[in-house]
Amino acid sequence: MVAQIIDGFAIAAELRRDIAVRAAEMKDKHGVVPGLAVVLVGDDPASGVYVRNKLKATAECGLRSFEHILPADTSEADLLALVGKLNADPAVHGILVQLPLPKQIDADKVLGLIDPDKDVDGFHPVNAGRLSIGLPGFVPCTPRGAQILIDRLLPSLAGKHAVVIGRSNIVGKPMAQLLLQKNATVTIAHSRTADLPDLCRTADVLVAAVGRPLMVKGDWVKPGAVVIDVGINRIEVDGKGKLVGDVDFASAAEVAGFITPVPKGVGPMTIACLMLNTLDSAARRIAG
Ligand SMILES: Nc1nc2c(c(=O)[nH]1)N[C@@H](CN(C=O)c1ccc(C(=O)N[C@@H](CCC(=O)O)C(=O)O)cc1)CN2
Ligand SMILES: [Mg+2]
Repeated sequence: MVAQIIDGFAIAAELRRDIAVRAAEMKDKHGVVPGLAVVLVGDDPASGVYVRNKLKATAECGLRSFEHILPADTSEADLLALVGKLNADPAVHGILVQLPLPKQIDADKVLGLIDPDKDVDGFHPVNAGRLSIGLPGFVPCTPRGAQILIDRLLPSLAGKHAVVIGRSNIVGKPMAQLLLQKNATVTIAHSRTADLPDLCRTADVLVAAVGRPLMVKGDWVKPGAVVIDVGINRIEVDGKGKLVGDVDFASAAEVAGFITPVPKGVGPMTIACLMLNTLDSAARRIAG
């Protein structure tokens, strides 16, 4: 292997420690403890794990959490009413509704009702708009975390080509906006892009966020590139479940300069950035 592994697990732990220090200072100076409302509807096992990890991180950072675990048959009207209450609660600085939501609930409707100034997931159209025109707002946690990892290696991306594979509203599009803000020349690729391997080979920074296990092979990677793998896919290998990314780590690590693993790459940064967004939300409210 030639690539250096980007240890997202350790960097996320360092970020959470820094948030804990800043939260303690905020409490001392302003008497404010940032509050995060965590809403889970239903019993999806992976969502349950993510929510538990979010609650654990909240406590570890010295933030307050408000837990709302609702049954799978919760109506859209009841969830909207809860979001309305959380919007009005001054102790709540951030609202997180865990996705996916059960079928009977229109996720866009729910996310669209969250007060944009409490939208610590950064999914509200107002925050998407703020990001695209360079105004302060909340950036979705996964791309924010990926950008922190990239920043540590390449503080400026001027003259660099960044390729983002995937055009989701939650990862691909905001990731591209962040890379553009750092002056990269950005290409967003997707399932209908022609000659994807050729395009990827021109990338100094390659972000894979497409949800296709092991799609990006070593011969798609420019020698020395920074490879960021956002994929989290469960596959079966020799009859056993395995978690893999969108990048074929073994072959890509032979070529890349730096690469994130899965697990322990971008994933842990997602939760640390949720804490960061919640702290930022409280700081913005204090600043008025
Ligand atoms: N409201 C939201 N819903 C969802 C989000 C989100 O950001 N906001 N993202 C994902 C799930 N997610 C957080 O909610 C998340 C996914 C994965 C990880 C993570 O740390 N993964 C580990 C591996 C964990 C495992 O074994 O399954 C890793 O990559 O090391 C954190 C958060 C969808 N829903
Ligand atoms: Mg995410």
